Amino acid sequence: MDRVARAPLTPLEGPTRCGFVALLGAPNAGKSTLTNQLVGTKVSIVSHKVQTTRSIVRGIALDGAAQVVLVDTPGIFAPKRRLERAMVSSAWTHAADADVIALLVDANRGLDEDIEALLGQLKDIRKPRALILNKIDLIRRDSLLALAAAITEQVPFDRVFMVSALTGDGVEDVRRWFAETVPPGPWLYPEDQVSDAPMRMLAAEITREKMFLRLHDELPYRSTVETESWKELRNGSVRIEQTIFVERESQRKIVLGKGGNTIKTISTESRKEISEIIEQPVHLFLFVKVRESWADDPERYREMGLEFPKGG
Ligand SMILES: Nc1nc2c(ncn2[C@@H]2O[C@H](COP(=O)(O)OP(=O)(O)OP(=O)(O)O)[C@@H](O)[C@H]2O)c(=O)[nH]1
Repeated sequence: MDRVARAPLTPLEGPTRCGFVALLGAPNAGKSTLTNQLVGTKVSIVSHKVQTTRSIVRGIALDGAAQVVLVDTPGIFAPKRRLERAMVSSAWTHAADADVIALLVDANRGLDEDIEALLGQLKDIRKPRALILNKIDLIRRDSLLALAAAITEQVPFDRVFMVSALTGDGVEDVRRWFAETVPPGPWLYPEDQVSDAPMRMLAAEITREKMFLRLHDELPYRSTVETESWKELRNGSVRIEQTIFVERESQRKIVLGKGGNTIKTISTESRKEISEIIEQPVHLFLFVKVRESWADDPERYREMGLEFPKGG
């Protein structure tokens, strides 16, 4: 998918490297925005709602001979529902499994209970780890340095980066360090999958974004979108089929709207944006299905790669 601006897909000369980077951070720290910058395309959703993130692989960043798989760690927060407890515990499982850990902190928000709790957990994980202070466009340099000192006093980090995920300032250094730090090894995702998987994810995220922007609080943010099929047609256009999964029949009706009006609008907006990004005409087919109370269904967690917490 060369049309999308990104690093070259072919590894450069020399041995390849490949590994997982777990991106940890409180909700709204800027994980999605940073991922988008690292990957070079809009893969993660950036939304005004917190805790929207669901997918496990957020994106795949390429840098020279390195393939860096950015693993989702859903926002660390005080879990209330079962699903949320599963998510928080999964965040730590993923962190422990990853090759590299990156803690993203909203520098403008500073050190608070969430971050303290994260630091407490991080202490015991022996992996290369980086502290990334984000949103430096909003904060003065002296307070930034004070924050860096306050955090690294509690937990030592291999590297400290100061970035603005929004403007891209400093992000290049982060990508390079990830690329150098993931272990040597073959690429996990073949070239064609690297180009295809993010596009499918991206298309699903765009539809989800349009749906939430349209329906706001009428829909629980647990609703998901999956790209079921992606076919390149001979005439240069793409036929995409997606399913929107909701939990109840009543929600299906909300998504459809009167006379199918709501889903038509969502579909039109999503199709336009996908088409703009991939620079190809798009035919988008949306289906709405009820997946009953999957938010409390352990099978569903496993499909999403989430572990069911003990005693949860
Ligand atoms: N000023 C400024 N705003 C930023 C920066 N990075 C992210 N933001 C904003 O912060 C908000 C949250 O960013 P996201 O990337 O959605 O945060 P997140 O950590 O992925 O959030 P969840 O996935 O919901 O946990 C958005 O409004 C972003 O535009 C930055 O460097 N500077």
